[in-house]
Amino acid sequence: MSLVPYEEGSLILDDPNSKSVVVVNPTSGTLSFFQQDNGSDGPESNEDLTASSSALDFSSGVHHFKGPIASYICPQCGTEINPDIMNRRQIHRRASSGIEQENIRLGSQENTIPLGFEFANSSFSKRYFQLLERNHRHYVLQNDPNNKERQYGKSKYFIPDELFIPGYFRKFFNILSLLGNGARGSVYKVVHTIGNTELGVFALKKIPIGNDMEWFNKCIREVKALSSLTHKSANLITYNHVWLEMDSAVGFVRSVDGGQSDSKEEIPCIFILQQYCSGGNLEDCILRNVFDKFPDTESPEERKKKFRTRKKNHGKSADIGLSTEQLVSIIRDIARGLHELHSIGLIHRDLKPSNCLLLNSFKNDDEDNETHEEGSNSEQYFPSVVIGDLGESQLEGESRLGTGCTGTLEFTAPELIIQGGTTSSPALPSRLIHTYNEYTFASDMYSLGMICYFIVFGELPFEPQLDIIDLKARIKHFRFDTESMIAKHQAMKLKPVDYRIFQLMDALLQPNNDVRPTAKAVEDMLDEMLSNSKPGKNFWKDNNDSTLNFTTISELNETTNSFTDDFVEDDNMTLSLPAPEGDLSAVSSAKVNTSSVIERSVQFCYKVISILSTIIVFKSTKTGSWLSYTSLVILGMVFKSPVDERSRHVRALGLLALIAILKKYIY
Ligand SMILES: Nc1ncnc2c1ncn2[C@@H]1O[C@H](COP(=O)(O)OP(=O)(O)OP(=O)(O)O)[C@@H](O)[C@H]1O
Repeated sequence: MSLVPYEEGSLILDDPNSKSVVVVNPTSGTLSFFQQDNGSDGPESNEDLTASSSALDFSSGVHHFKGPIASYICPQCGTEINPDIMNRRQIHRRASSGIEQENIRLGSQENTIPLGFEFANSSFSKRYFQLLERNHRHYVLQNDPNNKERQYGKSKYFIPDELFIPGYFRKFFNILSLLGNGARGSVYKVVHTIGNTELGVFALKKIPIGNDMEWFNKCIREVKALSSLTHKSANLITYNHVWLEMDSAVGFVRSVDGGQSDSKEEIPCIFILQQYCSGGNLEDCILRNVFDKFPDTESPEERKKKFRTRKKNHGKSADIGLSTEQLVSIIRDIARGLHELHSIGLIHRDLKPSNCLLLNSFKNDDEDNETHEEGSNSEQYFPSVVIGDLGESQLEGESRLGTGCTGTLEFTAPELIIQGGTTSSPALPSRLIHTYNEYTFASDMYSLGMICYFIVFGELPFEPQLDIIDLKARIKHFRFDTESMIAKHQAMKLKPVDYRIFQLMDALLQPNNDVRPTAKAVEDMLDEMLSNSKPGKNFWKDNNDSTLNFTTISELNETTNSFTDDFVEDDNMTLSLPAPEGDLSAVSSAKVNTSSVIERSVQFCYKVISILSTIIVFKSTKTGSWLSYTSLVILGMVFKSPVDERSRHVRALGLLALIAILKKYIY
């Protein structure tokens, strides 16, 4: 028997012997008694319960709440329940609604306590899961007569029997929906239940392991990383617990004899229970909600909402993109999560928008936004973002080859790209090895820079259809040019943003990892930007001329591609872009204006040249010739094509005009 607090002033009494749980809620003065199926409510368990909790009377199957609960110390997790809190709650309850005694019928639905998200997010839930993990493993292994895993056991799978918690998933969880599929497994939205009590909604990642020891070790990395987070971080996913169980596989699994398993067969799976993020992932949110990229996948409800908004705006659709406040909020949250990870020596290695999860759903400002706090401007609101999926993470200093993992190419820093060049190993001259750099904290910062790019533009700077070799080359040669990026932002007619966002991207996407800022530096800088904001005012435009106060990391790091311990430990360090002389953004604003005027003039000239070339083709050839048709088609393309492709079409038209002239005068 043990007592586990699950929310302020409330307790769970868990008795693994009788497979029963009593939930005590002093606030409402209610008790709920639950027993697992197959169990019998024997006298022993009742004795046990009464002996352990003198304040409770369990006579004749009807459970009464007798009086205020005194202080308890849980024998298993050692938590002391503050009696003052409970007594205060009792007094408050009695004062407000009179002294009531509620009769609780066993298992009756209306008497269950709705814990929901409070439980899922409470600090007590961690201890609760630790306790349950120990207890359920113990009693289920001993008592489950249908323990299939014992039968397969060692003969078929390398994982020892005692590591399995058979039946746990089916007994304690109900699947609500599939949240997504990753490279390693599937993630489900589940509700955790004990009897009729719903303890909360969680995300459950199921990764089929099969008989692959290497794969198992790889998957367990995520668990190791998550469990090394000793305190709750606001911007890192909260992990509840992990267990192994036989379940149906998704995908290909090999058994010991080398044969292929039938995918319907139950195989060892690892289950990782995590905090549920109701807002989904950042990638989907940016593409769907912000940039409206997949209108085909919209629900009829979403379509109706958009139609209503457009009607409200008199047919005009609002500017797309995120506001400065929203961008700053996202980048700061991710930087804060990264700072936490880096401070315990972990490199994420696979930071990308689909691994950043939103605690609440984001509703664009042109939609009704019920999630906004009262009085908050929707342009300034973005839900909190947490970093998830630590499956690729590694300790600083660990070899990337030792982990057997690879990140996602588009978000990978250029110094990590292995292009296939080889050199001979000094130890084994006959053997050729690849030259490569290790992952560092700075490589995570590059990924953050690429996330910034994605949330600002709703796309990446690489064409989506590139093959791997070309993509690697593009990543290697990618250079962020602040001014042309601001021009691109203007050309895309996105919501105006503070230019310091572009300076930050420039710093993060530096090819030289020594000059990239640390997560802490980014967090501090954005905190400062936010603290200078004036509520209800678009302060970014007012402050357009202010600059970021950066110092460079190269002053602190002697060696390229290695971030020293000092770098992580020095919390007070401020890192920055190369210090601008004078008022940089004033200068850059002027430059940007000039360059956008030049850009517009060039585009205008292209169009004029195209029209002239088409006229020349028509004058030089017979009407209806292939040249005249082709020139008309290309002229259409000049006017329709994106800015960066226009010059190609203009050149093609020029060539056609030249051919037409040559045809006329030479032949
Ligand atoms: N804790 C969570 N809460 C809500 N949704 C989640 C949670 N964890 C994952 N998801 C959803 O499930 C999807 C799959 O997650 P998973 O981490 O397995 O793969 P991924 O990051 O998308 O891809 P990859 O495995 O290639 O990195 C995510 O994209 C996200 O939409």
